[in-house]
Amino acid sequence: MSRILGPDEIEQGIQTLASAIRERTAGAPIALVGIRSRGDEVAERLCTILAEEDRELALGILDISLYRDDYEHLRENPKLQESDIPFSVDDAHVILVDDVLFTGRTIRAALDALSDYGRPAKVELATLIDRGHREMPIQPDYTGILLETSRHDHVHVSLEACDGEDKIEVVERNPG
Ligand SMILES: O=P(O)(O)OC[C@H]1O[C@H](OP(=O)(O)OP(=O)(O)O)[C@H](O)[C@@H]1O
Ligand SMILES: O=c1cc[nH]c(=O)[nH]1
Repeated sequence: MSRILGPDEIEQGIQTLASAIRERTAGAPIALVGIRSRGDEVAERLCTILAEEDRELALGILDISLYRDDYEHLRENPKLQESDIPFSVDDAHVILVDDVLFTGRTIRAALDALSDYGRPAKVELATLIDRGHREMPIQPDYTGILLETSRHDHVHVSLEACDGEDKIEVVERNPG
């Protein structure tokens, strides 16, 4: 069994994130840092929307593979890509951006990876989807879509730029 959300819901989710970021940051300089993979695409789409107003906006990409706490995953997915942070992180207001927030382990790793680049003044978290079931004391500051899921489900996100379509599929799985 699976539930599907389409392009309209994804666009609405990204617009919700952009509005909340616009409202809460009130035109102050911000740096969006998208987490590979697909967090970078969400960050890029947010950047396009937020760039419509006259503000200082930076965009970066973080690969957290080397900072994960599950080394098996790295063996199964050996694709290591570079991070690209083309601005000074020192004293910046960084908003980490990801497509899905689940256990929070990716964000824990992202905070570690980011600290290699400097000492930001503030780090916030924006996620397109919060599907719950945290295993770390990590919560988003900005959420696009709140998805009710069971712990065993898998949320599969496709985005136009990398997958050719905007789609969210919640694949329901039985425990065990
Ligand atoms: O909160 P968590 O439990 O860490 O889960 C969320 C992360 O899981 C997915 O990445 P995944 O590890 O599947 O790799 P991918 O981004 O390359 O698909 C997703 O893109 C998030 O980054
Ligand atoms: O359901 C999940 C869990 C982790 N990461 C995803 O992208 N989906």
